[in-house]
Amino acid sequence: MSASPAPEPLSVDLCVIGLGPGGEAAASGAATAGLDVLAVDAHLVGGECPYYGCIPSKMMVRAADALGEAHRVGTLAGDVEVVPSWTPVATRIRDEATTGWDDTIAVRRLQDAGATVLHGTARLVGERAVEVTLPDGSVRAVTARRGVLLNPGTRPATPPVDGLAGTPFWTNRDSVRATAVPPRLVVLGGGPVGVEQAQVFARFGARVTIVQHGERLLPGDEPEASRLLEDVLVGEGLRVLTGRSLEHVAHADGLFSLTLDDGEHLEAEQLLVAAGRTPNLDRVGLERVGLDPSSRTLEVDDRCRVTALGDADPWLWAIGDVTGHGAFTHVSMYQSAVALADVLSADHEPARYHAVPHVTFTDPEVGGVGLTEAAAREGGLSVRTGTTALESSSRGFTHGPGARGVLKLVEDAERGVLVGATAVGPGGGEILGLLALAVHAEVPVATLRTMIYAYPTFHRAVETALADLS
Ligand SMILES: Cc1cc2nc3c(=O)[nH]c(=O)nc-3n(C[C@H](O)[C@H](O)[C@H](O)COP(=O)(O)OP(=O)(O)OC[C@H]3O[C@@H](n4cnc5c(N)ncnc54)[C@H](O)[C@@H]3O)c2cc1C
Ligand SMILES: NC(=O)c1ccc[n+]([C@@H]2O[C@H](COP(=O)([O-])OP(=O)(O)OC[C@H]3O[C@@H](n4cnc5c(N)ncnc54)[C@H](O)[C@@H]3O)[C@@H](O)[C@H]2O)c1
Repeated sequence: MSASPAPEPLSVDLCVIGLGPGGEAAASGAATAGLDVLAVDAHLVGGECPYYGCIPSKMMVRAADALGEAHRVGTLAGDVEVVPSWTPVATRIRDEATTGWDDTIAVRRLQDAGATVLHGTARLVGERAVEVTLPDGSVRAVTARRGVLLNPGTRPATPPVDGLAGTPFWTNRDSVRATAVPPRLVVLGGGPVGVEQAQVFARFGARVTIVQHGERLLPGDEPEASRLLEDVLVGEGLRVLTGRSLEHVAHADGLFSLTLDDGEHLEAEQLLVAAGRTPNLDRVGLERVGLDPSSRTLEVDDRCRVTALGDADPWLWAIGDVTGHGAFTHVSMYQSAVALADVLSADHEPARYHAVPHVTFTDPEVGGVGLTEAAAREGGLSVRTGTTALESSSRGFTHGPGARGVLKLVEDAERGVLVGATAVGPGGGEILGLLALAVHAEVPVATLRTMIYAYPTFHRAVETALADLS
């Protein structure tokens, strides 16, 4: 029997490898601008955020917040009976967020913009040369005349814990598909994924233990934020074990048996591994263009060109989590616009990362922007900080239960501008907007002090924190 002929090689202007939020937007923008675009994703067009990340997890958080507020009714407004049910959460995620983890609509949207879309695994095989392995195993050769935009994102990391591999543990890709709440859940990792998911499942009735091998939860945030969050979670009945690591895992008869480094033994029906991410840089053929496929990040310049390839004849751009400028959808989208402008040789402000905001959507929300105090000091700045507790503001007083929070400002005293800020509290991510503007635009602290802050809002506490700068 003769082998079927190899598929026709494709020749396009731009090939986008990986269609996370930024890759999808860049492919769409380039096609709309008239470029011949090939957009390739190995899984779902849109990437982690809409199917396994931000959107489904925030639907879970929204539901858990509703439960949290319902429990505060007793103190504030009478009696209410709260009987949590996971069914509306699972249904909303399946039907409204992910359409059953189906990207047909996203594919069509990209095609309508004029792009050719392929589901397949793409890798570089040379300068401006790509190969796409299609689901049927056939390989499509692609020439990209203008170049290639990489947006391959990350996958959940599996830490090298004895016995873990091969057990039916969850990652975020499983927990967002959960159809029931496990009676007991151990969460490995106290980063943003771990703490958001831990609080959600606890509020839905799971007995949750977080095992974090670092000294505190959310180690990328200010210690004040970590302490407050841990305190709130413990107050809600979660166990938070910091400075501890998981040594051994076994699974039998639907039960995980976990042994920690100090010999403590835990049992749980489910284990969620939220111990960081592995960049998908090992699978895109970096070695074929002289780059290191084992690197954790791909360094890019302020136009998102891959730095190591030089500036003479740019043909390779990278955006998103793999660039190491913050693993957030808003960074992926921001870089998408920067890279697209460069691909189209259009004017654009160069990328700057001095005011990247982030919000962890626990209750209270933990928002941060720019530098932490420690990072500012390490950077040699002469630092002044100001803090205030949200519950001691007028709004916090009237709010009552659920008002705990802290604002922390980090000032570069020499320049008299904020270089970082943290907002923990109800709507912490919204309060952060004002502070992100101040850090981004380098608004003088003297100007911030002349502002009128509406009474009695939570953001009015910024005035108190400014007064505390010392
Ligand atoms: C549980 C969770 C909650 C989150 N919540 C938030 C949040 O609230 N706010 C926020 O800003 N961020 C959040 N994030 C982070 C956010 O999801 C990512 O920063 C965002 O998806 C941007 O990632 P990316 O653009 O690098 O690519 P990804 O979204 O990771 O997409 C990369 C795509 O590339 C494809 N791909 C990889 N290799 C290849 C290849 N060789 N060939 C073809 N295709 C390939 C993958 O299939 C994937 O579709 C969350 C993440 C998780 C896990
Ligand atoms: N709201 C948001 O914006 C949001 C929400 C979720 C995720 N994200 C993004 O996704 C990225 C990934 O989040 P993540 O929480 O999975 O990763 P992470 O790297 O931020 O946190 C993982 C945590 O797990 C701990 N850890 C690692 N190995 C461990 C082990 N063996 N035992 C115990 N603890 C261990 C680490 O100390 C770390 O604090 C984040 O960097 C963030 O940018 C954002």
